[in-house]
Amino acid sequence: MVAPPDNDVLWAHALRFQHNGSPALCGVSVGVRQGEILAVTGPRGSGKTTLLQCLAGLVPVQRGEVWFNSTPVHTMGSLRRERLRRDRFGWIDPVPLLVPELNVWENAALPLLLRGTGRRRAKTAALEWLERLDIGGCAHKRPDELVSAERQRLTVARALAACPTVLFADEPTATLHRSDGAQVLRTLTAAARSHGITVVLATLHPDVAALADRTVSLLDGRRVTTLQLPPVPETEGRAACSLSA
Ligand SMILES: Nc1ncnc2c1ncn2[C@@H]1O[C@H](COP(=O)(O)OP(=O)(O)OP(=O)(O)O)[C@@H](O)[C@H]1O
Repeated sequence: MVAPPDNDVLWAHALRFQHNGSPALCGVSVGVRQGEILAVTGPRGSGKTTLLQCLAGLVPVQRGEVWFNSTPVHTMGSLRRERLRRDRFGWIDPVPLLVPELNVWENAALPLLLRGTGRRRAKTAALEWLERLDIGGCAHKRPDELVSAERQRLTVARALAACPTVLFADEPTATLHRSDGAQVLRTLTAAARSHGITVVLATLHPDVAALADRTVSLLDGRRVTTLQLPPVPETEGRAACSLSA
């Protein structure tokens, strides 16, 4: 076992993962520093979601290592990974996954309630984040009364209300219009920076990745280095190319 660097809150080494025999990650190593916003980019099927799932302990690591601070995640059983996710991690899916029987503030407060936070404190935190995301007026509605942009704002509020150590956001604005998506991303990144929340953000889009402190690119389950070359006329060639690292 290799010791992770001290200043990384998350650290993965030589991760390999297959979905039903089909390779999704082929030896990926990555470190995420405390308070950093790290973008994971790459085309469809390049392994972004699988990498986030391994880092977040959502799936058991098949080969390689994942460390959260000085704790090995790759040796944890499902119950310990579940507790780690509940107490320290947040997750935002591309499509909102909400509990239809609970109202909006109860959905936003759910991670805090599951952690054992009192109902009044959890409600206060949930309402504060719903306000910041401009859906405070929907607090007593049910999720099916919201339009899709409001539902996605709710999942962002739910993730931030619990003030996780690490927030994993998998294409968090994929279902939103451009202007809506930009506003939600601004709120998310500003909140992360002001609260010292580390963010791992999977995205297909360079303009979303540009909001991050650093970008890691994947191609066919491997890390690649993207070289930005100076712009040249169309006829002379491409402005950027990727090299296997
Ligand atoms: N549940 C699954 N069963 C089988 N194969 C899967 C499963 N999930 C992902 N894969 C495959 O694993 C590879 C990596 O998928 P992954 O979803 O991690 O990539 P991605 O970069 O997040 O793609 P996208 O941008 O489309 O979400 C792809 O070839 C994909 O088809």
